[in-house]
Parts: sequence; C-alpha cells; structure tokens
Amino acid sequence: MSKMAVIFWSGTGNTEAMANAVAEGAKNAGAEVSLLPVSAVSAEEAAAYDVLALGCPAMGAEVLEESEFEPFFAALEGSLAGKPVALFGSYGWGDGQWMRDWEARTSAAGAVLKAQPLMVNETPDDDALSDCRALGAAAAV
Ligand SMILES: Cc1cc2nc3c(=O)[nH]c(=O)nc-3n(C[C@H](O)[C@H](O)[C@H](O)COP(=O)(O)O)c2cc1C
Repeated sequence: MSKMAVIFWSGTGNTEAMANAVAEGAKNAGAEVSLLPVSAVSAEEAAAYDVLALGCPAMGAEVLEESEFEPFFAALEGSLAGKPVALFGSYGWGDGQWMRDWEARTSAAGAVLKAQPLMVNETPDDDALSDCRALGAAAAV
C-alpha cells in the first residue's frame, strides 16, 4: 500500500474541499492517506511519503500562496526527483497561469506527474469533486 500525503493551503475553503475529495479518492483506491494543511508539515516530512498530492489556489498575481505554501514548495523542490506527484487547486479570474508555472517547476524538479493538474474555478461543484476523487485515485496507483 502506498503512503500518500495530500498537502494543501486554502484561504476560503475551496482548495480544502478539493483536498478532502482527493484524499477520499485515494483512500478508496487503496492508499494510506494523510490529509495535512501545509502549516502542519515540513518539506522533510513531506518528502518521506511515497506519493504527494499538493493543493494550492492561485494567489497574488498568478502565484502560489506566498507566506506558507511557496516556502514549503521551494524547500520540497530538491526532493522531488522521481517522486509521484499530483497537483490541484482552485482559482478565480485568471487563466490558470499559476498552475502552468507550478507544473513546469514540478516537472523541472524531476517529479513524475501522475495526472493532468486539476484546476477548479472557485467552489468545486459535484462534477469537480468527482474529478478530485479521480485525481486522488490516479495518484494512489
Ligand atoms: C489575495 C488573493 C489573490 C488571488 N489571486 C488570484 C489570481 O492571481 N488568479 C486567479 O485566478 N485567482 C486569484 N484569486 C482567487 C482565488 O484563487 C480563488 O478565490 C480560490 O477559489 C481561492 O481558493 P481557496 O478557497 O482554497 O483559498 C485570488 C484570491 C485572493 C484572496
């Protein structure tokens, strides 16, 4: 059974709702899942998991949230070579540039992207939550 961490930052709950569904999908697919706000985990602890699902909304001007998530991810980048990773997050008025940049960084770090990064506009509806569960399942195997 793979040990997977779903690690997220969420200001208004949208990415958190996605994270809950990602974790549910991964558990249903047989993974042992830890669901963690980014404030509760260090990069070193995150790097010890077999699989990572990382969630962060578009913040600032098309960037990762800068006070907690960006420092966490910057510290993790050096440990991502060969690591299976899935990315997800909610956004508002943008066109997804934050996710394209994040995906490029993750690939450049040598991570193995387990699925297309999943972006949801604002609050996830039922279809989006089922996409989140599918992402979790894809990451878990
Ligand atoms: C300070 C701030 C900056 C934001 N910057 C962007 C942005 O650059 N592009 C975008 O598409 N949405 C942006 N948004 C919208 C959020 O990404 C969107 O509301 C998202 O659903 C928030 O997710 P959360 O509920 O997990 O915090 C921003 C929101 C806030 C509060």
